[in-house]
Amino acid sequence: MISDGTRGAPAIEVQDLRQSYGDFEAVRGISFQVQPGELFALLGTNGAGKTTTIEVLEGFSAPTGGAVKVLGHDPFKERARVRARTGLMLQEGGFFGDLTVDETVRFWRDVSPRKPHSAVEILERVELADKAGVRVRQLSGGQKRRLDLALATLAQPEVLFLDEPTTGMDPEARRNTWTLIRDLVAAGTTVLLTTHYLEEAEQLASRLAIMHAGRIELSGTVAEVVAAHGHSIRFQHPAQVAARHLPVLGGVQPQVERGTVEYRLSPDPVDTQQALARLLAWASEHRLVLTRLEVRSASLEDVFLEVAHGA
Ligand SMILES: Nc1ncnc2c1ncn2[C@@H]1O[C@H](COP(=O)(O)OP(=O)(O)OP(=O)(O)O)[C@@H](O)[C@H]1O
Repeated sequence: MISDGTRGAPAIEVQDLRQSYGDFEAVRGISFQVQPGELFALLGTNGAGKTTTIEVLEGFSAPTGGAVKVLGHDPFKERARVRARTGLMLQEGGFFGDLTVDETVRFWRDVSPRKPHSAVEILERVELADKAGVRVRQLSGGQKRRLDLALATLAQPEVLFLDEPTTGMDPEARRNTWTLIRDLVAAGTTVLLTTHYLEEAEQLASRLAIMHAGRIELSGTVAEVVAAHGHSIRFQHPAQVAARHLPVLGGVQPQVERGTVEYRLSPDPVDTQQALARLLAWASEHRLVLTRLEVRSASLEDVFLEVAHGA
């Protein structure tokens, strides 16, 4: 059940959301909640429906099905009320290219309901103070993203929507932006972030969801999502052993690809330990040295690729 906006309610609630463009259903019944002060990351393949979801939450369109609430309100029907308390950074920032960076910040600051920082402070926070006199159209892609972030956070929103905020940024600018986002979360801002950088989600998100073709395939903390995926044992395929003579470990068949043998095991560490013991015993029996032997937990990238390939 979606809450009624009373105290203690989630900052963002999405309940069985569906969104269509004509006959095409881009979002096919997704549900999640984001608690106040939490950073939730929506990950997914291209065209999965992340931007569509964010646009509904920002009140740009009414959902075709289901319900959403932001700070306890319907963002479409009560748009003015919700907009005053939210900040958004869209994939395509809507700048006037002829204005300078400083003029742009002053313009947005003038129309903003809250003005906690001066234009100079705002530009310093995103390291654009030295670009104050430059026309917006002359900024690089990464600099435009930083300006966009400055404008989205200018009025100290309670909820911030960040749609691929660090796309086009160099590694240093990305890390600085992460610090800025972390500071906002530490100060109590609720953030919904979409990103294609898995490391960004690992660094920033307390919980995440992975979308594919309009559905949420997996969600939870990074540790939960990764733990559900299991462990793998890998080593270089010993030349003297035919693939069909490799052992089966705890019922798991080996997969041999590009000279590497891999066993994909359950998340249970006891299974992994037993499989490893059995493998080492087999190697001693056959007087084999297993080179580049590794046992590892799945990474977020492994999980993502499995979702993307529909495994
Ligand atoms: N205005 C529109 N009209 C028709 N189809 C649309 C429209 N906007 C998006 N779509 C389609 O809806 C699907 C979801 O798009 P969306 O932009 O939400 O995905 P996304 O997860 O943000 O993708 P990406 O990671 O590539 O930015 C895509 O198949 C897209 O082509």
